[in-house]
Amino acid sequence: MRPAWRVADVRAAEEALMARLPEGTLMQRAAAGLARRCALLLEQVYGAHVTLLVGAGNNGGDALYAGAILARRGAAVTAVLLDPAKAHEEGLQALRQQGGRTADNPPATIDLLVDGIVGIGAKGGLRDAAAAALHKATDRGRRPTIVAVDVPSGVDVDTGDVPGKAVQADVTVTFGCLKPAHVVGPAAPLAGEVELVDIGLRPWLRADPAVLVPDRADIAEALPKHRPTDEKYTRGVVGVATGSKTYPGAAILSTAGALAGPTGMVRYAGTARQYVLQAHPSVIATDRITDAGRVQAWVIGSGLGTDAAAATALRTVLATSLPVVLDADALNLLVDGAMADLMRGRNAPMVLTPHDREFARLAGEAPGPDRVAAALKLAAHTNAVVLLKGDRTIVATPSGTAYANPTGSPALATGGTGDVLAGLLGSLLAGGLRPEVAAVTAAYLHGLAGREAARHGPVAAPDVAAALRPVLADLASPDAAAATHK
Ligand SMILES: NC(=O)C1=CN([C@@H]2O[C@H](COP(=O)(O)OP(=O)(O)OC[C@H]3O[C@@H](n4cnc5c(N)ncnc54)[C@H](OP(=O)(O)O)[C@@H]3O)[C@@H](O)[C@H]2O)[C@@H](O)CC1
Ligand SMILES: [K+]
Repeated sequence: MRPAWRVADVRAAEEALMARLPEGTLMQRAAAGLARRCALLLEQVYGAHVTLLVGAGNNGGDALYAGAILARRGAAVTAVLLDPAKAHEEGLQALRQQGGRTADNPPATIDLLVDGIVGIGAKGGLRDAAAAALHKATDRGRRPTIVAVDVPSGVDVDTGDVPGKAVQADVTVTFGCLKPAHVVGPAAPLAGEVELVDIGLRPWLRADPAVLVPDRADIAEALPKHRPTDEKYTRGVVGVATGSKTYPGAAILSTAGALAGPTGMVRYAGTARQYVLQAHPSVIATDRITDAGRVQAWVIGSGLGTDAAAATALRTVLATSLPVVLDADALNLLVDGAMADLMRGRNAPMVLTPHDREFARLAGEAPGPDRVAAALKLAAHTNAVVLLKGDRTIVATPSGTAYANPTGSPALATGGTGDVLAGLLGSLLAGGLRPEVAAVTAAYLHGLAGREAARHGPVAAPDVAAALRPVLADLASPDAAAATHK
């Protein structure tokens, strides 16, 4: 898992570390890492045209020192000072000593643009002067490669919100640790590829990060391993109570998601029984949950409707002592609080899988700009794991741990993909995974399947279900557990 820390924690760690080092050491380490990455992006440093957008703080200082290193290697470096009176003095001196110059406006030729406008000291979106300089530097025939220093300027570092104008970077070079803006919310895609430069901060950071990001090896390790002695029951059985005569598609899709998971058997219970059997002959299907037979986890919700029969089905599932995935209409049925007692009385795990509108109905307010905090609050309130869907899906536990999924794909923004996710998640729960591990794993695999499906053209939900198989097979291969990120 890759951890990310908030600004206050970074500041505290920085203070503790700086007290033991000569002044300026951390900035030198940061600038060296930044210059190294810039040089790699340029291929040839000598003669390259580099422009620095330099703000009022140390973020601009990093850019100036990195600019000095590049200038020493023969690059033509121009610094555009957005607030000349406050620009980092020693950094500016270093740049000038190596032949770098300052200018009021970005020059005509830019190969590489370094965004040193603002870092962890940011408040609000980009200010007008910064936005104007950025526009002049990028709105041209050949857009330069953009490297953000620490974070793309204009993002809210702690929440990943993008409150106004912001930089869209190709690469972000960050220092010491990841911050939430690199991994959650609309800020995450603005960072481009993120490189973490070690400046020695890690031992000084508090033990509990703000958010954790799973990588490929974590997911490969979490997946249940099949043994030669396994048969269909020992691998777990998942029960699916979704869909209806009106919405049979939801039943078919969630069952497809469940079938792609690690369990040996899928039982379906509901009024879309005939449709499910036509689509998936291997499923054992009944009309009612009480007739379904033994399962190790239930998935309930999508396409179920919110009528009396749906409410009865939900009550029946909640009354079991089994792990449950509550999706779509199951979440809508919880809104009026009529099942609050049943929810409170449960000891077995629950995972809620809302999108933003379902979240707003359930929590009484939209997730808002701080999606991690919002998901954690709902998780604590419901005593359930919350999987808040989005480009970077958040998984939050009642005990206060949050995860951000790195594999999101725009391909998943299409009807029915959530049904596939719920089915897969149910299968992972039935396979014995802890609820937050099941949720993190399901979101990760689902994202990869979305990407895999998108390689073959426009994506519909059945394509995502079909793509889960190669994705899982790939992850289950022996070298996957040894692989690092993505
Ligand atoms: N921590 C570490 O371990 C290390 C940190 N390091 C580096 O230091 C950076 C933090 O530096 P920092 O504290 O000086 O703040 P920083 O981000 O430069 O910005 C503050 C200035 O920006 C301005 N400003 C604010 N909002 C704005 C907006 N929306 N749009 C435009 N401008 C805005 C605001 O101006 P003011 O309001 O004062 O006029 C304020 O003066 C960090 O990100 C990393 O790069 C590394 O060198 C080494 C290790
Ligand atoms: K920046």
